[in-house]
Amino acid sequence: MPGFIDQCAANVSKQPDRLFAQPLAQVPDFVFNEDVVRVFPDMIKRSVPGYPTIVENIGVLAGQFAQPHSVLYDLGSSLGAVTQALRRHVQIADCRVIAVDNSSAMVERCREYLHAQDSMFQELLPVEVLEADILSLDFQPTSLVALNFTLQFIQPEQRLELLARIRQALLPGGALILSEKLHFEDAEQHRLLGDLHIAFKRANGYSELEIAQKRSAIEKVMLPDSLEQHRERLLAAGFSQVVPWFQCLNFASMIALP
Ligand SMILES: C[S@@+](CC[C@H](N)C(=O)[O-])C[C@H]1O[C@@H](n2cnc3c(N)ncnc32)[C@H](O)[C@@H]1O
Ligand SMILES: O=C(O)C(=O)C[C@]1(C(=O)O)C=C[C@@H](O)C=C1
Repeated sequence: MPGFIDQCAANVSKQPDRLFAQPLAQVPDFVFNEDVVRVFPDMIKRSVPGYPTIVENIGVLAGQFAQPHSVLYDLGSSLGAVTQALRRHVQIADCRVIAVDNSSAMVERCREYLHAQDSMFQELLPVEVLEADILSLDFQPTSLVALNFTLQFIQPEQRLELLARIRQALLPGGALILSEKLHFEDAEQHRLLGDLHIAFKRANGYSELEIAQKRSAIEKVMLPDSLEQHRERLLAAGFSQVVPWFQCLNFASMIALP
C-alpha cells in the first residue's frame, strides 16, 4: 500500500497556496472556507514542519492503541489526512472511524477524498464524516482520538472541558494523540523557534508578504499553548500520563494516556 505522500499525490488537490501572495488592504481573520480547502494540502505541508511524518505516524501509533468494537475519532479532520492514515494502518475487527469537522467546505471535500480511497483499496475501516462542532459531540466509547492541530483553534476557556469529555469516553488502553503549534515560556526560545519556523516557510517558497499576512490572519483565531500548559491541562482533564513523541521546531505531538 502506498504511503501518505504517494497517496496524497494520487488523490488530493495539488493547487499551490497563493492565498496571501497579494497585498490585502485589511487581512481578514483566517477561516476554513472553500478558498482554503482548495489549497489546504499544499498550505499545511509548507506551513507545519513535520506534518507528513506526524500524520503517517498517527496511523502507526493508532495501530498500537486501537481496540476491536470501538470508534477511532479524527477531530477537526479537515480533508481527512489523519483518517486516511488510520485506515492505512489499523486493521482491527469491528473498528470504525468518525471524522468530525465544522467547516462544510472541508467536510464536502473530505467525503470525496475518502470515497476515492475506498475505490483504491479493499478492506478499509468504515468511516463516517460528520459536519459538527466537536464541542457538542456525544462521544462513543473510543480507543483512539486524534486532535491534529485542532485544539489551538478552540477557545482557550473551552479546551479543558473538551479534553475531559474525551478522557471520559476513552477506553482503558486507549490514547489521545494531540498535535499543536507550541508557545514557549522562555522568550528567547520562543523567538528562536519562531524565527526558524519563518525560515522553514521561506524555504518552502513563501514570500515575506505571505508570511506576514498569514500571521495576522491567524493571530486572533489560533492561540497556541506551551507544552507545560498542555501537560497540566491534560492531567487536570483526568489523563494519567503525557508523552511527547515528536517535535520539529515549534510544532509538536504528544500521546495522552487515560
Ligand atoms: C489545522 S486544521 C486540522 C488539520 C487536520 N487535522 C489534518 O491533520 O490535516 C483545523 C481543523 O479544525 C476544524 N475545527 C476548528 N474548530 C472546530 C470545532 N469546534 N469543531 C469541529 N471542527 C473544528 C477546522 O474547520 C479545520 O478543518
Ligand atoms: O503557524 C502558522 O504559521 C501556520 O500556518 C499554522 C497552521 C496550523 O498549524 O494549522 C495554521 C493554519 C493552517 O491550517 C495551516 C497551518
